[in-house]
Amino acid sequence: MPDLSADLAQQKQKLREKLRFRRRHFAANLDEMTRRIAFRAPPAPLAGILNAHNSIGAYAACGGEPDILPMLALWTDEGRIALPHHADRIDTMTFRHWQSGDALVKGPWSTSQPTDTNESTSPGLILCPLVGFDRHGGRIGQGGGHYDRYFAAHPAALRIGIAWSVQEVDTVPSESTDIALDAVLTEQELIITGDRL
Ligand SMILES: Nc1nc2c(c(=O)[nH]1)N(C=O)[C@@H](CNc1ccc(C(=O)N[C@@H](CCC(=O)O)C(=O)O)cc1)CN2
Ligand SMILES: Nc1ncnc2c1ncn2[C@@H]1O[C@H](COP(=O)(O)OP(=O)(O)OP(=O)(O)O)[C@@H](O)[C@H]1O
Repeated sequence: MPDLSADLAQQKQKLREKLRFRRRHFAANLDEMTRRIAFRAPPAPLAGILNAHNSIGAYAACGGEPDILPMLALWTDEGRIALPHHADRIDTMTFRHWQSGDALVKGPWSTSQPTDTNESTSPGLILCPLVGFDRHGGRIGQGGGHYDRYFAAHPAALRIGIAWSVQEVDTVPSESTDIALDAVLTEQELIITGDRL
């Protein structure tokens, strides 16, 4: 009998590679004006959602990921932003408070993260970087399962994915451990994908 889970993992990996390539090229080829305005300010409904949360999980962009920290400056100044943190490659991902002026250091997965002395927090809203998405809340990430495991352990936290519009596909192959997004923000629109917003 064919191993369906191995097949699904393989399908996801193929899609991940294709979409990483697309993300990198799209981001590298943006014209100057689009680069300046994309993700510059949250659309009004999102600003309202951000205002309703005292702790907001964001990320320090790498590769072709949209840089959302400028858009979050207001909430950063109010001390409401937290960033993912890994103690090592085995430990689970957590979030730590981060303010402008605080250091960002290279974590075990080569992404930038707050230092070990920044305080831990459990954000009520998480803005997570995507490799791919669909309009039903399907999400594909870097393949580590870090966000999937975090979402499973913190189901009440709202989940908003961040992506360039070219990262959309019809349907992301879904595994039993995948947890759907509540919304996706692209440079073009805020797509509500769940019934919690
Ligand atoms: N900016 C950012 N921060 C983040 C993540 C992320 O995706 N982006 N993470 C998400 O989980 C966590 C870090 N974990 C990660 C786990 C694996 C890879 C990874 O496999 N990277 C690829 C390179 C990706 C590319 O070329 O675009 C690699 O090393 O081969 C990256 C991050 C938390 N912080
Ligand atoms: N809640 C969970 N408990 C245990 N394993 C999990 C859980 N969620 C995901 N995984 C495992 O993690 C691995 C990667 O999952 P997946 O391919 O969905 O990653 P991803 O969604 O692209 O990555 P990420 O969640 O870091 O953005 C898979 O082997 C998956 O079975």
